[in-house]
Amino acid sequence: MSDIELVKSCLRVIPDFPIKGIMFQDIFPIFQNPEAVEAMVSHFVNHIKETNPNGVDAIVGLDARGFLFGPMIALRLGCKFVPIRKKGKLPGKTFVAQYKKEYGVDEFEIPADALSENQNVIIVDDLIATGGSAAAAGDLVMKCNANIKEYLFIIDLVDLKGSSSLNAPVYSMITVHGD
Ligand SMILES: O=P(O)(O)OC[C@H]1O[C@H](OP(=O)(O)OP(=O)(O)O)[C@H](O)[C@@H]1O
Ligand SMILES: Nc1ncnc2[nH]cnc12
Repeated sequence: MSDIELVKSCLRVIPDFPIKGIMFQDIFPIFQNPEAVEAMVSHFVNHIKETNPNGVDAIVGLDARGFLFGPMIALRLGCKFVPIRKKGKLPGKTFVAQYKKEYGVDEFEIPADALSENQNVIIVDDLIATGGSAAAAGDLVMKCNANIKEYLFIIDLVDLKGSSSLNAPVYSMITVHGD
């Protein structure tokens, strides 16, 4: 079985969660299977190494599911991990961005001093739906004057066309049709 097939076999779909009409793609079962975690992390690490032969400076992960594997990727690459958190959770000076997602409105924050000017950054999250969360994360990275090299997701809900709203290349391990 390929890395992608192994990861895909772990996904669970729950209808009508967290609200009616949403087909919720649950990535947590991946973490019950260490081989699948290894396959996913090495797949992303190999991809980043191939597309960024000069290395990257930071993996930026989105609260909360981007925190599950973003630090693993950063550790393997020997670069820093920077969190983007839901508003009100980060101490110190932050930059703030508001956004709409598939089921609501939210605000993200990044520590204002976590990235330096012109650092090369990869933004990671479990899933892209409308792209609202990822676009807000991109705005925050740009407020830090860093460069977005790529967005990485485990799952792309392609019919929602979120990737087309982003201002850098997008790579997803798994594409899912429908919402
Ligand atoms: O492309 P979008 O329409 O913006 O949706 C995708 C976002 O929605 C989910 O996070 P959620 O805000 O539900 O938070 P969680 O990770 O804390 O569960 C998911 O982990 C992405 O971050
Ligand atoms: N369908 C979905 N499944 C899991 N997380 C999501 N975030 C936004 N839409 C989602």
